[in-house]
Amino acid sequence: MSSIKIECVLLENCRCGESPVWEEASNSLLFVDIPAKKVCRWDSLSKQVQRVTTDASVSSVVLRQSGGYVTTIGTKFCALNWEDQSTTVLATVDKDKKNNRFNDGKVDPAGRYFAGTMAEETAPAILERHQGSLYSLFPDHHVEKYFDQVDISNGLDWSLDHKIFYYIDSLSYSVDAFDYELQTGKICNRRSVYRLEKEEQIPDGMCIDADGKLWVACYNGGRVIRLDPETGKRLQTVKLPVDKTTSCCFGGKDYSEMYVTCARDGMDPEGLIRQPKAGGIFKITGLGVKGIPPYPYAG
Ligand SMILES: O=C(O)[C@H](O)[C@@H](O)[C@H](O)[C@H](O)CO
Ligand SMILES: [Zn+2]
Repeated sequence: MSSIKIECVLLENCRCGESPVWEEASNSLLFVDIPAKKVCRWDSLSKQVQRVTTDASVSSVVLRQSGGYVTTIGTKFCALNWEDQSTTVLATVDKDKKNNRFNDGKVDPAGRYFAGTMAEETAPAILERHQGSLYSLFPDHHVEKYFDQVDISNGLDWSLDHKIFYYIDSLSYSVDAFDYELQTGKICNRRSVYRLEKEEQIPDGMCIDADGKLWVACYNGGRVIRLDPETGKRLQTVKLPVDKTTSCCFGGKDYSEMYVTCARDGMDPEGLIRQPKAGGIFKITGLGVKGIPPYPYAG
């Protein structure tokens, strides 16, 4: 017996909604619309949305321990002051790659901001391959590079014991794991823990739940899937009424709700008529599993 409920809580018409993150202090969901260059904050109590426009594609947003947020804009890590809507550059990557931009990003349990890059797409998932890299912004604002040759740097999260880093390069159609050293932020020993099935399409954003299982949003697959990274088995599939599901996070009371972002870009007019809520923010309740609070950037 399942009491899973899926509702669209906000019709935002995102061209490419991404990077949902729950901010407990304000009972809000933050997310971005990458090509629309918007960072949004939806207040779950008042149902109001505030938006900040950036000067280039904004691909992820994270909480900041010292207040405000940090975002990845173009190829820059930028502090974002919500009050006056100003941004300050903290670091720049891929300076020799003019066609690159950041994509998904998330903070590790030690407060480092991990984010990867990709070449700009000409259409969803169509781009010059192997142009991306994975980086992290340390609390002292220096940047370390982990590897290059990435196609579409996407979902990431850490195991509950902080010993494994999970990572998705979308066009590998695989969810990968690395050994992770919290002290140094170093990663090694890459391996695949799950390969997507054909109908699951393209793995995109990802988050871990309080049982240590992974939730992956499947772009073009219209679903989120729950994976056991230890056995490599899929445990659950939750389908959504939109195809271009991009990312997911837990939020709400005790992190018992899941929020899912999705995209409108790449849909044809008929698709948009069939799926008028494409680009909205979806809430899934009744999953019977909770998430964990997001880590804030420590710098
Ligand atoms: O949301 C993202 O991560 C990318 O920026 C998007 O463009 C799509 O998800 C991608 O095209 C599908 O792989
Ligand atoms: Zn993504």
